[in-house]
Amino acid sequence: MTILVFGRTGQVARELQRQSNLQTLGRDDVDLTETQAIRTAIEAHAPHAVINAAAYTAVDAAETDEATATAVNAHAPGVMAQVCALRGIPFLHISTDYVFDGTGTEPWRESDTPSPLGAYGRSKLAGEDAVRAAGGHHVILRTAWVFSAFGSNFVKTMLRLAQTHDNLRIVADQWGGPTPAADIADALLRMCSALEHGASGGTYHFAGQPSTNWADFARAIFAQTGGKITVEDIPSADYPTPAQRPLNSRLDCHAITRDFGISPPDWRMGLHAVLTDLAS
Ligand SMILES: NC(=O)C1=CN([C@@H]2O[C@H](COP(=O)(O)OP(=O)(O)OC[C@H]3O[C@@H](n4cnc5c(N)ncnc54)[C@H](OP(=O)(O)O)[C@@H]3O)[C@@H](O)[C@H]2O)C=CC1
Ligand SMILES: Cc1cn([C@H]2C[C@H](O)[C@@H](COP(=O)(O)OP(=O)(O)O[C@H]3O[C@@H](C)C(=O)[C@@H](O)[C@H]3O)O2)c(=O)[nH]c1=O
Ligand SMILES: [Mg+2]
Repeated sequence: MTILVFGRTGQVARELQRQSNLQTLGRDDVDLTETQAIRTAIEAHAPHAVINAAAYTAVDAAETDEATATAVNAHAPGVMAQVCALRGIPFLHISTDYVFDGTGTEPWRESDTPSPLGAYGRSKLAGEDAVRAAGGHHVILRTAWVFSAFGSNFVKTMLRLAQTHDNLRIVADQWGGPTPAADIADALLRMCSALEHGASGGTYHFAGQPSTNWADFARAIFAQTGGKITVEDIPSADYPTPAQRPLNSRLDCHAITRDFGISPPDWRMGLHAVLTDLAS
């Protein structure tokens, strides 16, 4: 089975390549702001399935560049989904906890109504809508707080800041599930195979457990790396950013276990693996 992946250098794309032999398309092959190039690439590769692991993920930058975020996160996956629907092949796409507004304390279910707080979340929600509207055989996997040894993410930011700081002030009122990119790649490959074998697909949540906040996540990172850095809990109001983040990003992951037998990962084990990777 030939799987074509949009994205080559990103966190999830790198883990997909580590776990499976697939065809990848980097920015040099296809710039996702050019929709005709997307069509041409899928036609040329004639894959059995397509996974979109590329996205505009700069949450703050998206506030002042929503047009590009929307082109990459909404228009591009919409075209991918249309071409896949026409060819009768499965399309797997990744979305985010940031489609929710973060109210309450209950984990969000797939059936809950999204209401993004910022441009990145709006662009990702528009992407979900475009994928569903294409009417093909698809999976939309909503995940959160992705980390890995590759690309940029909170874990690598913390390790970098620890080299120049003794104390970090980190928000402690945003709650969610850090998710190893390796587990997302594994889930996508298993869902891809299930779709090939007739599973019906749809929208699913998949995030690391147990839920935590960014300050505790930072402490867990430094507990494993050693050193004398301290982490101070602060409210989001004390860490102003262009984009507002949801306070409650917890995702209810029961449906993916029920329908695909895929359990949400324990992020503490994934963190250990990533820190080991980075230290080697
Ligand atoms: N990171 C996170 O915390 C979370 C991510 N997600 C979702 O998971 C998916 C994977 O995220 P992640 O692996 O972290 O992403 P990364 O930010 O690590 O990688 C994004 C990839 O998209 C590529 N890309 C961006 N713009 C373009 C473009 N115009 N044309 C071609 N390629 C482009 C980048 O290429 P280049 O390297 O050349 O820039 C890069 O390879 C995305 O859909 C994201 O929205 C969901 C929840 C949390
Ligand atoms: C560096 C730093 C960050 N923070 C806060 C800011 C933010 O609320 C939180 C995490 O910072 P980040 O920049 O990693 O967060 P962010 O880029 O918003 O991460 C998001 O990325 C997109 C792509 C997603 O889809 C989301 O699931 C989520 O992972 O930590 C501090 O409080 N202190 C600090 O020193
Ligand atoms: Mg970021």
